[in-house]
Amino acid sequence: MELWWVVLVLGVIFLALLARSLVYHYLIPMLRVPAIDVDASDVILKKSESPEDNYIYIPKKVKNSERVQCYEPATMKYLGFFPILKPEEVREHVKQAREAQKTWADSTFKQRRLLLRIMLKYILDHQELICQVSARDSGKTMVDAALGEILTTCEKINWLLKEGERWLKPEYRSAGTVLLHKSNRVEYHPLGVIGAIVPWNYPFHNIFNPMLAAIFSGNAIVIKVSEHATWSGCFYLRIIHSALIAAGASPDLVHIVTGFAETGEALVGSVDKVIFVGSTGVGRKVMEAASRTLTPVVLELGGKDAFIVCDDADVTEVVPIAVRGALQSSGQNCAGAERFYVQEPVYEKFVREVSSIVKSVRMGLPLERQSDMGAICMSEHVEKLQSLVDEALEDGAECAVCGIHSMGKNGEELVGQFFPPTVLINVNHSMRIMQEEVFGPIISIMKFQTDQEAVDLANDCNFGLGCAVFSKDKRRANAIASKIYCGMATINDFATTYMSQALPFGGVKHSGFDRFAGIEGLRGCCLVKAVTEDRWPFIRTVIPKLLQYPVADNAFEFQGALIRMFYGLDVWTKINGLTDVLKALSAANKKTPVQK
Ligand SMILES: NC(=O)c1ccc[n+]([C@@H]2O[C@H](COP(=O)([O-])OP(=O)(O)OC[C@H]3O[C@@H](n4cnc5c(N)ncnc54)[C@H](O)[C@@H]3O)[C@@H](O)[C@H]2O)c1
Repeated sequence: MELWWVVLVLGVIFLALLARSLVYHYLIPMLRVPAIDVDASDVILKKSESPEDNYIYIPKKVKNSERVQCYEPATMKYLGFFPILKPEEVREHVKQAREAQKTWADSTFKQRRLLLRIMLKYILDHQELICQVSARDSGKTMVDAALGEILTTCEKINWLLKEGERWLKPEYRSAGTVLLHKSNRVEYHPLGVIGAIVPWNYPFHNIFNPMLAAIFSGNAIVIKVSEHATWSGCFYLRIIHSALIAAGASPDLVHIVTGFAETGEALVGSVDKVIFVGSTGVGRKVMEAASRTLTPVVLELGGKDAFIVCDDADVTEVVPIAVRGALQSSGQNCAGAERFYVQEPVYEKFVREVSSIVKSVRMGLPLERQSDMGAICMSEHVEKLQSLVDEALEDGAECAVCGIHSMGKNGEELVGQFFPPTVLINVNHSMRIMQEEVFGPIISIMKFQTDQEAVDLANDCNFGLGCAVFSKDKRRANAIASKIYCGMATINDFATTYMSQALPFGGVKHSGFDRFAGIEGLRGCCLVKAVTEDRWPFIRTVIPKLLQYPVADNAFEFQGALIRMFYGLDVWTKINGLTDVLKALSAANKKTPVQK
């Protein structure tokens, strides 16, 4: 047969297998997925509403309030009031979740996948609604929401559908030297009820992210949403509940609790594990509270990622990534690019090109398609951003781009909490702006000379979440990244480790510890149990007579010989050990007293 014939036949077989796999694994399951109906009548923006109809809400100091007050940071429009749950109410939610989890623990992976597909289908069909709700509550633009809420969540669901079961199945491990007759495995059982305390910056993804991992691994979850994203969180819970019911599961598997610090603290003491995502200061308090009940805790805290551009990098290609990394969601990202270190030969070009893009950024209302950047979620944060910039300028920094507070793209005054995208140069590490988490649309750029200097600057920071290194020489970029003390590194890209949902997410130093995404995060929701059993039916552990009680006089010598036999570094030591084992056994046999 001619070679091309063989290639053709193999090609057809390959395509047929691929088509079969696609039909069985994707098409049929997707077709069978029921659609859910979620009441969104009260969150949809009415077409007839004009800005003049909007009730302009000026938030008071909400901490002393009786209720959680929600408003749109971009328009200050009132969104709703939600209860501040008391500790006993939080415990009641946990109790209900615990009850529902008892049945869910025995659910099959098929049922769990069905649940995920129902959610995925809803998300795909309602992207605009989900983004609108997030944009109104947090101030981010629709595109920022599509990237940070939808894309990341779909990727997580997809990864769990494809690989989730594989990583939760028992994993077999080697038996070691002495216990060759044993079969060893690690089992991953659900922990029970996971408690997640989450921030406001991605109202949809911050709920779905821990919820998906917890539920897929057989747990229930109680989520304390941020007081700044309660309105959206309570709507997203409706999606989850409808999906749970459609998948034949109890809606009690997922609860949302609303309130402030006291509500969050009550959750810490009543669940089996806490996933805390938030600021370093609050993370400390959560760890303190968790220590009282010895509740395990994952801390995913703030960041101040270094973005390093070497002299051989293609600056024109890097700049759009740099600006997106800094301005996505108005810079309110834990893994946001905050410290830019650019090598001297390309520094001027980098500053020029970054400034040119930043000047073109249109700050405006989140729901308007022409807005590139939205609002700042927390009112007091706008003041903090301004003070960081003012202080840096006083200390010698220069403004390459500085906008005016709350000024829209056409020069109109914006009512809401806006901060203009800013580029600062001549900054240094004595300035607060290069040390504290900024969490805003500020690009601070510093020059460096050598690779070692870039590493030293990147490491001269209390945070250690992620970093990015750009160089045409991959080996050089990897060498720099490997010396930076942080949890995640991207080479010639920014923060894309998060888009690979198989990878763990988390940091070191003041960025926290442990991991909440990827295989590590999924298994982190589990009780990790080591199990060992006999490998073959007729071979089992027998305690040699001379080690049985009362032990023989030469029991210690026997034990020593046994250890030499197993672990001797050369063959003679092993043979010597074996000989001594046999001698000890025969001596013990001779001495065995006759039992009466
Ligand atoms: N590393 C990550 O994965 C990640 C992701 C997103 C945001 N963040 C960080 O989150 C911060 C911004 O979010 P934020 O302002 O909502 O953070 P925050 O720490 O103020 O609040 C986070 C959550 O903790 C709750 N809380 C407050 N006090 C508490 C207490 N004493 N006990 C228990 N819970 C309490 C809040 O109500 C909220 O739900 C930034 O520092 C950002 O870097 C980290």
